[in-house]
Amino acid sequence: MNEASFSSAPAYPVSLRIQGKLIVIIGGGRVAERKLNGLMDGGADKVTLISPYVVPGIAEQAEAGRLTYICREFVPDDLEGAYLAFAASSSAAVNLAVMNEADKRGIWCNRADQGDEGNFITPSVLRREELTIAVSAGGASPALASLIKEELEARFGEEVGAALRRLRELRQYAKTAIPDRELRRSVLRLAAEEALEDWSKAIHPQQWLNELLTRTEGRLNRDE
Ligand SMILES: C[C@@]1(CC(=O)O)C2=NC(=C\c3[nH]c(c(CCC(=O)O)c3CC(=O)O)Cc3[nH]c(c(CC(=O)O)c3CCC(=O)O)/C=C3\N/C(=C\2)[C@@H](CCC(=O)O)[C@]3(C)CC(=O)O)/[C@H]1CCC(=O)O
Ligand SMILES: NC(=O)c1ccc[n+]([C@@H]2O[C@H](COP(=O)([O-])OP(=O)(O)OC[C@H]3O[C@@H](n4cnc5c(N)ncnc54)[C@H](O)[C@@H]3O)[C@@H](O)[C@H]2O)c1
Repeated sequence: MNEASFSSAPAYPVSLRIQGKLIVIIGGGRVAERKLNGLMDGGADKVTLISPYVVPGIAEQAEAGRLTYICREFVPDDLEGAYLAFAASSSAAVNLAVMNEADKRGIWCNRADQGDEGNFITPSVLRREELTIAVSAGGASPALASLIKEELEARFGEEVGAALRRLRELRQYAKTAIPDRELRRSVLRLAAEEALEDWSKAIHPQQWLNELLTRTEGRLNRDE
């Protein structure tokens, strides 16, 4: 066997905006529930799920009005108007039919039983407000992707969210306060370095910016 070869084709990661878009999930088991929760975390607010049976977690969300649940088997017209499709049933034949129908209609489809056959795969995701870390092992080991995500959970705790909000504020402020692009780049880079070292560093933006400017100019002078 050739050790250097990959068994799956290379893939390109993106962060999709899915608010207001129709997402159709076929299947209602544990896997469909995990995809549904990931979609909700990603802003989905228009999900339709088709399956003759659903696990209690999905039933509860349907009862709460968070998705449209249709209790029956998949039919091709279920994909009408869909932005994304998820083939997550326990039947390979049904998942293949969903995939083929999606292809015909130009809809991106995830295939839970045979990831390589789908248009996209879903990584393991860690969220801290605006920070999103997505871990993909290309389908070689979903369990490893999940374990790596768990390791990152400890490294990037809840405090990252607030620090990132302050970094955003600082950056907004720096855009007008520091017209020089190179200096601004150095200051923002230093701010990110400091935040990464100590999240509580991200204090009041104006005061922090002044401190950063002093340090950056010192640094630039030393570099000359
Ligand atoms: C990350 C995560 C996100 C999510 O589901 O949203 C995800 N799988 C997760 C868990 C998980 N899945 C499986 C196990 C059992 C252990 C094991 O097999 O390792 C566990 C672990 C567990 O259950 O704890 C079994 C499994 N998974 C796939 C197949 C079929 C196949 O191999 O093609 C089979 C065999 C089914 C069978 O045996 O019949 C396929 C895929 N699973 C993917 C994603 C995509 C690749 C991800 C990537 O590498 O980028 C891909 C290709 C397609 C897709 O689903 O998009 C989520 C962790 C969430 C988290 O913890 O954060
Ligand atoms: N991608 C992943 O992360 C991952 C992980 C584990 C398993 N899997 C694969 O995903 C499949 C689903 O796993 P699960 O644990 O959710 O299975 P499950 O048996 O709990 O659920 C299967 C669901 O498919 C539905 N279904 C069956 N026929 C259907 C049809 N004709 N139309 C619509 N829905 C139909 C059932 O009602 C049920 O809700 C497994 O067969 C396995 O191959 C994928």
